[in-house]
Amino acid sequence: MESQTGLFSGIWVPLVTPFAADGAVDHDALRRLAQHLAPHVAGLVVCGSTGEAHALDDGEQLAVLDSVRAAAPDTRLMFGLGGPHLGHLHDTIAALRTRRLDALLVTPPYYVRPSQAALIDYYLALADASPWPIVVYNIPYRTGVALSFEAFAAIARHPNIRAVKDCGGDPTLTLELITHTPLAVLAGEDGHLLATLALGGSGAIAASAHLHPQRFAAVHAAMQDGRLADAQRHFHALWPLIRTLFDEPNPAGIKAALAAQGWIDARCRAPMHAATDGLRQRLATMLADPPLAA
Ligand SMILES: O=C(O)C1=N[C@H](C(=O)O)C[C@H](O)C1
Repeated sequence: MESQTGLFSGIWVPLVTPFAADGAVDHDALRRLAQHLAPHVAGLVVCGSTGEAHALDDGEQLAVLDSVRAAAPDTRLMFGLGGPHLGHLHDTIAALRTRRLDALLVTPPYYVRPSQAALIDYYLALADASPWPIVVYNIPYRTGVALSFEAFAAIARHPNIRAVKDCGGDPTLTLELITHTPLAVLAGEDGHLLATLALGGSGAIAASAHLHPQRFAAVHAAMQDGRLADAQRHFHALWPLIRTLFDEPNPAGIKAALAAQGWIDARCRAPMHAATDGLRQRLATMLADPPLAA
């Protein structure tokens, strides 16, 4: 069996969900984008935050997964799962059982602010139910609850809990997870990619890697080979674009950039707004920058 760092390593792209002018999911654009990215990434995430999963109903989420699987038959896929209704999550796992998947990306229950003991129970219940390994999505600024190191250490004993998408914004916790748990640690904030790899993390789930995915992969490869100066050069070249993509709430920026390149329409589904004209212009200028593509 592949080691967990091997499976959860490298650059994963959390796919946007493109929408057509009538508001429906644009499956043609989604398939084209997945097919384009697949050869350059370690894996694709479907129905993550960037995929606006909150705005898709259950049927749409499964249809999005099916389109991506059809477009990228040999690519590793992770499916985003989350919400405060545990019964609904069990139903979703049951509906996913007929699909070919590699992992679930599971957020803590948002809004209800459970205790650490309740979070441990939540993850262990889902780990028992899931036929796929689980990546814990620690993103306190979205969910309203942060997993403690002790909670991570407890759930990491479950053989199905294998990695963390680390958006905690706490380098001490990142280092503790890397050095004192068996979990593979993936940077969940695009700007933390290089720092997380330097600490010993295994990769990233990064929305901005929709653009220049080879350059993101080059950061990872350089760090794997111990070529720090090369990793810095690639990452520093990417940094202005990464920063600008998050000037407005994700995924507005990345959708605008992909629209500028003709992959998708920039629209987001309510309650999210598409990028403003100002951000679209700044991104279009940056994407025309030849050194970035180098
Ligand atoms: O969808 C994701 O996964 C990501 N979401 C982050 C966010 O919360 O906006 C950003 C990151 O690039 C990946």
